[in-house]
Amino acid sequence: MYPNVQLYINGQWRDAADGRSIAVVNPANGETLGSVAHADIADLDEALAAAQQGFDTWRKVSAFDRYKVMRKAGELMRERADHIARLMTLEQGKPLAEARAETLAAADIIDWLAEEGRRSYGRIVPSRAQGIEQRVISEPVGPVAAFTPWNFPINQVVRKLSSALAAGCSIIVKAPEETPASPAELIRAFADAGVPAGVIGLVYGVPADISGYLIPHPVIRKVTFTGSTPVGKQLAAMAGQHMKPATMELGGHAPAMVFADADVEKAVQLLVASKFRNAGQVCVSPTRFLVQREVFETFLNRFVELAGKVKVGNGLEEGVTMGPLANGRRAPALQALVDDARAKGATVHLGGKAIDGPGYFFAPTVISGLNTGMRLMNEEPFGPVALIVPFDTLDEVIAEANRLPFGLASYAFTASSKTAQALSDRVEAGMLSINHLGIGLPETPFGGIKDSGHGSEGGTEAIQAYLVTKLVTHLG
Ligand SMILES: NC(=O)C1=CN([C@@H]2O[C@H](COP(=O)(O)OP(=O)(O)OC[C@H]3O[C@@H](n4cnc5c(N)ncnc54)[C@H](OP(=O)(O)O)[C@@H]3O)[C@@H](O)[C@H]2O)C=CC1
Ligand SMILES: O=C(O)CCCCC(=O)O
Repeated sequence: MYPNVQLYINGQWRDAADGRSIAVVNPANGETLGSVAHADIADLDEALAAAQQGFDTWRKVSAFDRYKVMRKAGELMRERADHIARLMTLEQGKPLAEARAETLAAADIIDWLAEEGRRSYGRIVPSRAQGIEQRVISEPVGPVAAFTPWNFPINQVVRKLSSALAAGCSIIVKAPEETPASPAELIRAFADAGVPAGVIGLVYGVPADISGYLIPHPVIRKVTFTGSTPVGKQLAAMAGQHMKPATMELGGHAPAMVFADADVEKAVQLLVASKFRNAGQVCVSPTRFLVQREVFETFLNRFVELAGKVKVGNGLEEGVTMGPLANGRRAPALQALVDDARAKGATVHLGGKAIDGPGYFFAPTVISGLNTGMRLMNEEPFGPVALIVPFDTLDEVIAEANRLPFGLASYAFTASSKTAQALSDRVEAGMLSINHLGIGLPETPFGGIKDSGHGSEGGTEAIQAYLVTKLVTHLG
């Protein structure tokens, strides 16, 4: 059932001009599933010309008509969710329930941004003299180049795509070669819903070649990227060199602070589920579990117990709660991080190694006895690895939460409103969720600060990133 995934350029699904393709592998067994078309410069040139034309068309479509087309795309995603989720699990590995949830969440994101597009108002500024009208207008920035990763093949595209379309922009998406079929189905939903030719382009190929060609190109007026901090810095620098605005959604190393006055059982249940979702390959995954010393042993023992119950296997199988890693790069990278910690004195309570057999499986891993000299405490593991660290005071835990250059998600569990207030004042992060896991809704901002990037992919801020401001001052 897995397709040979094609490019989508100027309203046509087609192979690459030179016929090249890349194999797509099932991470649960290492077998080849199919292929994805590999775009070259000729394909990119066609996509760019179409994006310029698409922009000229789409910006003239009223916000109300754009909304209607987008809502239809959302409905198609809901209707096709079972099929799309299966493709996602095959190519990415996550359990079917997670793939389905991601597909349905995409429909909600499309709906919300479609509606928000109808509310991107300008304003009138009172003038200093009679007869002058000062209008502030929001206009679409222009054709967008979007680069998205393999961990959430649809979610990472839909936030960018929906914001751009709602604002009136056209967009070329460079989706992940490792997980190409499910994002292609997202694009198909928009195409089938009636988005005109050229407004959306979809390409795959060599990421550095495509970003190196699209970002400097004069047609492209805005860049958006989700991925690692090192690559994000390169692309942001390139965008800056060409004076193009950029949204960067980069890595994290989220602290999850559990205070002694919290409901520890609730905290541990939520945090275990969150840690092992998508095998930890989530930029907002809780990673440093900072636990107040009075409840440290209780938290650690229960965490190990619940993590031991995570059922690892092929995401298509009933009852599996954690699939393989999405590609062959992560397991050796994780192993090196765990081995470094072990060699420096950390205790591995659970897992700590890849699981034998075909596929890219890594065991749910829980580690304590850590210190800040260990790589794991500084580098984003991006895998199913939980680091459990004790603390004594509020000042100490805030210092640890803020120690790293990352500032994406953060979590806290406490019954004290004074503690909650101190955290909301002092934690350096783009998002802080207290006593529940509340990050990632369409209507709330989603993004980081410091080395985790800039800009937001949720809430009204998401559309603002695709608009430019024009002042028209008119003496009538
Ligand atoms: N914030 C997030 O959600 C994500 C963060 N990461 C972080 O990156 C680490 C390594 O991931 P990995 O995929 O191995 O490595 P990379 O850092 O090389 O790639 C990360 C993503 O960026 C894309 N990419 C890489 N180079 C370029 C480029 N020059 N121009 C445009 N896009 C580019 C990749 O595309 P492609 O997939 O097409 O190869 C991939 O999707 C992870 O461990 C994690 O820390 C990774 C993915 C998502
Ligand atoms: O970029 C990421 O890794 C996080 C995407 C979050 C999606 C979600 O929480 O559903």
